[in-house]
Amino acid sequence: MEGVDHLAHERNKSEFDVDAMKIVWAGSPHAFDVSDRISKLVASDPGFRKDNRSTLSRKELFKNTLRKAAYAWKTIVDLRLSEEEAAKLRFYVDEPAFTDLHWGMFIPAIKGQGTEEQQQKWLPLAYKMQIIGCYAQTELGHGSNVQGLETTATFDPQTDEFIIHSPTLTSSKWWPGGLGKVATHAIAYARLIVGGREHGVNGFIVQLRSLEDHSPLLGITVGDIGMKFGNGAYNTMDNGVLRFDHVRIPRNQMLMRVSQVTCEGKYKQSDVPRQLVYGTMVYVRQTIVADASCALSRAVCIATRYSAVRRQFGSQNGGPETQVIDYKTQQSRLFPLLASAYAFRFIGEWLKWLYADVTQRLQANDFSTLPEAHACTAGLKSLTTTATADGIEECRKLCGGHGYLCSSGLPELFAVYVPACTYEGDNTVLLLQVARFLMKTVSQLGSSKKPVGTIAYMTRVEHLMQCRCGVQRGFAELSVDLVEAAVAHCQLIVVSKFIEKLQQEIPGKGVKQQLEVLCNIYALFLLHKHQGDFLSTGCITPKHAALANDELRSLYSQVRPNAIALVDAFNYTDHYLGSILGCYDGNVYPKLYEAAWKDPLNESVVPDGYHQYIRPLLKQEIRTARL
Ligand SMILES: CCCCCCCCCCCC(=O)SCCNC(=O)CCNC(=O)[C@H](O)C(C)(C)COP(=O)(O)OP(=O)(O)OC[C@H]1O[C@@H](n2cnc3c(N)ncnc32)[C@H](O)[C@@H]1OP(=O)(O)O
Ligand SMILES: Cc1cc2nc3c(=O)[nH]c(=O)nc-3n(C[C@H](O)[C@H](O)[C@H](O)COP(=O)(O)OP(=O)(O)OC[C@H]3O[C@@H](n4cnc5c(N)ncnc54)[C@H](O)[C@@H]3O)c2cc1C
Repeated sequence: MEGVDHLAHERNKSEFDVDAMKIVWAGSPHAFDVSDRISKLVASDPGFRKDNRSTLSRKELFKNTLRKAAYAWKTIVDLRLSEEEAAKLRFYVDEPAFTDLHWGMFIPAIKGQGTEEQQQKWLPLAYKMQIIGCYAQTELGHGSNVQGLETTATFDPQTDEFIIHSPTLTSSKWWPGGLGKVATHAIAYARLIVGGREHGVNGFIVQLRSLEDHSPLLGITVGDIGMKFGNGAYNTMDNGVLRFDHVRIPRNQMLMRVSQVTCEGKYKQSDVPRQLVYGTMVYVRQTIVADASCALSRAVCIATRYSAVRRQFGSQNGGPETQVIDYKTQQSRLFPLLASAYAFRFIGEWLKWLYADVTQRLQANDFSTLPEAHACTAGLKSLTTTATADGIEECRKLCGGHGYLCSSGLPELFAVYVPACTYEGDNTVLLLQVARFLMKTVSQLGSSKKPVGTIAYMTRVEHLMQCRCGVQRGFAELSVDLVEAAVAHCQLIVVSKFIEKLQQEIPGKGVKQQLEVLCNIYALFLLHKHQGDFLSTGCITPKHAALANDELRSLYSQVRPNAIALVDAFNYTDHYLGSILGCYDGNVYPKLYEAAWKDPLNESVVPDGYHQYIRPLLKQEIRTARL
């Protein structure tokens, strides 16, 4: 029945202050207030409706996304929302769109790689959305290997311009979000050529379309690259293809914080590491880690609520069947994901701090923590997105057949989320970067340069010193093992930062205790999953392994009465969850049944095509039956 809370009995079991946990999850009372207020604003506005996406054609879907993006912008302006509130509104609108790249990459690239003067010119236009930008780095032939990009930017001292050109088919820009049909400008990454000499890949601001009639400018060929994985899903985004045919831009449109070209055609490299050109990717990788906790917590919220609603087998003397959340197998699949959602939340908080710290240091030309920041953002982006993509799929399976319905919210969540394992850096390529960082650390063991921060523990692995020889030779050969070591390194960071979080003051009855249980589940689940490595290296004995497994089972029992409250703490509206299985009141079956009849296929009792194809078939069968 509507209005009845079918999960009230579960909520009454909670052993901690859920409202206090909501503050912990949000990060602060202020952050909770903004999230709560904006999520409800979006949920209550029919202009942000999203339950019909899977029934729209690509063109209808895209036009609807443009409408929503414009409506969101109007809401932001009319309500005078702050930058924080506006970002939250775009988050709760929950629709991949060109605005993700405008706000998430185009603006950060100008802030990170533009000079003061360039920032003063371009940022006001971008903040007012008087230009719409995209981040055009990847090409048809190269994505991971940035130094392999082929687009050229040749300086012409006669006219004080750069000539941007796509010399080959594979140099076509390919994938940039927002590029296909909307962006008016791009940060295009190209090989800088001055006086016949190459100076590596740099970023250039290039106008693509007229601000009058949106037509592509002279020398620009641009379009969408076509449908992507899953219906609806990421097809609200116009990932594009772009070719330059000797497009001329003023010299001052090369982003010049890292390298400069003077009007005399002199190339200068600032005394900053050339990798600062990659700074935008580092920034987005740290946001992607926080985003992983959001995506995983959505899936876990759906699967946990539905696991408490769903009953299957186990009826005693005609009594109710067993809630599937009470099965140990369901708990052993679901609760580690619940623990991971919280673990990724806290590692995302820490990474945001690390990124802010390294950015502050860069302003003082202190590059000492840049390598660690690169390794942490790359590794944790890889770890959390892989675990989240796998976790969303596991949550779909935890919901049985109904998890496969679009109305469960899980298929679309999976389809939208999985490219996170690829974009902003293929996850294996990024782990190889971490492995390179770890091997460089090993090669420095014994020297005066002591490992600090997230690699401080490596001083205790003296035996690694013997394997310093031939590091380069071994790297390629041992890359599979090194990638596994990189994952283990990142898992250690996640566990240690979860433990550090628990050493902070955490208000609210029972809140810290619940987080301790989740932290232990996260750590012991990893121990269980990788116990072969722990046993073979002598880190634990078989008795330790058995004790850990026993403790894990006990921890699952401790979480069980609190599971619904722990996912309520995410404070997601039914609108944002977009899931009948995960609805707050647990009134699943009537909603599932009602939703089925809304499918366009049920607009007519007899389907289109019956008379043309089926009736003749049936008639023919009747004739055959008579033979
Ligand atoms: C809200 C959520 C949703 C947000 C919504 C998101 C929507 C989707 C957005 C997707 C947007 C994109 O995909 S944008 C495109 C993303 N593309 C990528 O991420 C490309 C990935 N590839 C790369 O980053 C690069 O090619 C590398 C790092 C793999 C290799 O670069 P390289 O220049 O060849 O460097 P390499 O020789 O390996 O290393 C040389 C030295 O540089 C260091 N180094 C390498 N990179 C860095 C770095 N970034 N910062 C510092 N240092 C670095 C190395 O550690 C090494 O140090 P030492 O050992 O010498 O000391
Ligand atoms: C939805 C989506 C949105 C995107 N948005 C943008 C955008 O806005 N702007 C932009 O510029 N780009 C964007 N991209 C492109 C994205 O950044 C690249 O696809 C990504 O960096 C991976 O590069 P790649 O496609 O070249 O993969 P590849 O490197 O070709 O990967 C293919 C395989 O090769 C392996 N591999 C590659 N190199 C090595 C190596 N050295 N050692 C071992 N294995 C290796 C990889 O692990 C992978 O298994 C987007 C991509 C997607 C899917």
